[in-house]
Amino acid sequence: MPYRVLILSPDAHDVGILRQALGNARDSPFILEDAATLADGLRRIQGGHIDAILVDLQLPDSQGLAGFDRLYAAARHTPILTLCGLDNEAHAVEAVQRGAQGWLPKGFFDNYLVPQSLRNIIERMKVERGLYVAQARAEITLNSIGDAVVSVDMLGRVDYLNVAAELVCGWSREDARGRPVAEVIDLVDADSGHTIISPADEILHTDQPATLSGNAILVSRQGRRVPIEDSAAPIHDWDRQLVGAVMVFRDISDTVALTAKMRHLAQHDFLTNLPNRALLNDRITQAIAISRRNNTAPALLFLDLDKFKHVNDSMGHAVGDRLLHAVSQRLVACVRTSDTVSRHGGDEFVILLANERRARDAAAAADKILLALSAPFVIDSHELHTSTSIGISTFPLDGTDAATLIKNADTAMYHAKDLGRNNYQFFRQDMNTRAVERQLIETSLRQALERGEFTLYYQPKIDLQTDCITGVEALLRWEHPEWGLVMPERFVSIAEECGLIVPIGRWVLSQACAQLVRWRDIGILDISVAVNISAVEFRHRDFFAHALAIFDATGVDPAQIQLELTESVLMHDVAASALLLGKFKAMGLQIAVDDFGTGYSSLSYLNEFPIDVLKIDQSFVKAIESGTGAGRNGAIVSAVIDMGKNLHQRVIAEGVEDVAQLAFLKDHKCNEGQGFLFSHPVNAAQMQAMLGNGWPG
Ligand SMILES: Nc1nc2c(ncn2[C@@H]2O[C@@H]3COP(=O)(O)O[C@H]4[C@@H](O)[C@H](n5cnc6c(=O)[nH]c(N)nc65)O[C@@H]4COP(=O)(O)O[C@H]3[C@H]2O)c(=O)[nH]1
Repeated sequence: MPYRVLILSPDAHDVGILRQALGNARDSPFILEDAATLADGLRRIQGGHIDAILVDLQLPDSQGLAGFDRLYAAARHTPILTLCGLDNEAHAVEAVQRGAQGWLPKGFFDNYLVPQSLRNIIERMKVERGLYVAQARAEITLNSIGDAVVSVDMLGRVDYLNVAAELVCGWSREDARGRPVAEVIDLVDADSGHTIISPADEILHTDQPATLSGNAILVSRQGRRVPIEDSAAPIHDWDRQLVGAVMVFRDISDTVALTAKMRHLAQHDFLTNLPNRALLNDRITQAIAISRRNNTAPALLFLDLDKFKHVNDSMGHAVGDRLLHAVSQRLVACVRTSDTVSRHGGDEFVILLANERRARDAAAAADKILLALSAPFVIDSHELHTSTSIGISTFPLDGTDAATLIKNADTAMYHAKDLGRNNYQFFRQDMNTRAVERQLIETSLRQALERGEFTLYYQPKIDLQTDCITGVEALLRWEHPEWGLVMPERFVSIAEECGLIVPIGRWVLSQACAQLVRWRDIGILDISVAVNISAVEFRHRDFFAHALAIFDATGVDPAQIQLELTESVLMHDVAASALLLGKFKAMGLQIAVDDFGTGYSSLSYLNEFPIDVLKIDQSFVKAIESGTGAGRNGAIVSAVIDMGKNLHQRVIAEGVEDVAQLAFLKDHKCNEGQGFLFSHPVNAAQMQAMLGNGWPG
């Protein structure tokens, strides 16, 4: 590409000589244009591309440097040479200071040197411009990337920082330039706190790329600690000589925080933020490992909240969750920071007492926990009472590994539950026998239905005004060929856990209906049979359909059937319960709320159900003080009786055992009573005799 040169001179002679010098050579690389005035020259410059300007500063419309300045402003990136006579060389020198590339002395326009130097000047200017653009592009790129970039010279002094590096290091480029890199990039090991040699410094010795170990912290000029990740590489010149190093690094605080969060989540329970099973196992293994050296005997406390399911069912999972959270906080407050309180899922917690020396210490901790949980919890303005059953195992007596210690503490916890809850038990080998028995019951239950081992007993309910039998409650018994008569307390919960309660419950309902029909057929009319329905049965999707089929098959009058459900069963899903009860009510069935007063039901909810009967729980009836009938529980019984009256529900007192209780109930106009005072549960034949003869009164 030829170079386009503008000669700006009023002197036709000079122009001619220049044209001769630049344009005469064969294959001249120049295309020459000329103008005699500054105005002309400027127009020409605006008109199109010019590669160089030769200007005489003595123009008709502009003399001296003022003209040069205007020209320079119009063609800032075009090389300008002034043409000067011997008398105004000072102007030429001044013009160079203001941006001219040089000058050509008039009268010495050499045919060889002028084109040569003009060409050099144009080319150099092009290279400089290219360099400038490359540098600007690099600068923009480096400042727009998120990574920090720092480069150092051969002496390890900082010579460049991009914007990201300025932010991370807290140094401005001006302040950092020329300082040792170790000062600007102050690196320490996250664990030991020891200084780490900067990879940039390292490279100056090794001439090899380098990276930091994964644990580096950069301490900024202001003392902020930033975890970083880096890579660094040597910089070579065109001779492949090392001239410095560049270090690229990034703030990985977010990644580090995320990793820590993930690790925490993997080892902690989301609800309570307590360590989970995995972390507990690690801690137990650790405690065992150091126990010999420290002469300690780690102990495990396995806790299960008593009747938590009841809270969950009646108040909803949100309240249950908050109760668990509150319990976890109390547990943590009961033990030392070196101990571990973990949640095992559901309402189970396992506590590792890592530094115990004697069994006594574990017992003291268990006592403390029982006491701490005995105070009520206030959640969403509900006052909730809970307690816990605790099983304790100790190392090495009850196990030498985490799994055995946990299993045995769990077994001891079941024993504590069997002993009436709200207590603790140390593990004993014979407890395993109980666990085996539980398993045995489950296995035998599976065959009990086919083998016809179940039977129903009946307990009468007495009208307290007329002393007549109003109905009976059907109570399940298991006549085991080897164990004899097994009471429901021993097997109903196991049947619920393994789902067997559904077919067993169906059997109970069909037997009770069939019995009613048999009694009807021999003239025993006007009595109802109450049947216990467990939560699992009630929530089974086919419960209603199966009940209908049984009523149809037996020909019973549904109005003679009373379904007994506990408060918690109803409260589990109020809308669904109300719908289902409505369907039963429409068929004429009666609905009774069993164990009334022990749940946490809100009375307004209870109102939503079509309830016919409230059965006051035995515990309240038992606590009626003999003779007087005063006292807190007497007050509860009379309150329930009043409530039943207001809501037009019949009230039955369960567990009536003595005459004082009966007198109190009669005084308070309780509708019905049921209990050993009247009759223990008896088999069908005995019940029939009782019904046939009428209640003695
Ligand atoms: N101390 C004392 N106890 C009295 C007195 N009067 C009655 N009882 C006992 O109290 C329980 C009353 O039944 P529940 O509260 O429904 O409590 C029942 C019920 O929740 C459950 N159950 C019984 N049969 C069935 C059944 O067919 N299906 C289901 N799902 N559960 C059943 O097992 C529980 C216990 O049944 P049982 O052992 O038969 O115990 C019966 C009865 O024998 C008294 O004056 N003093």
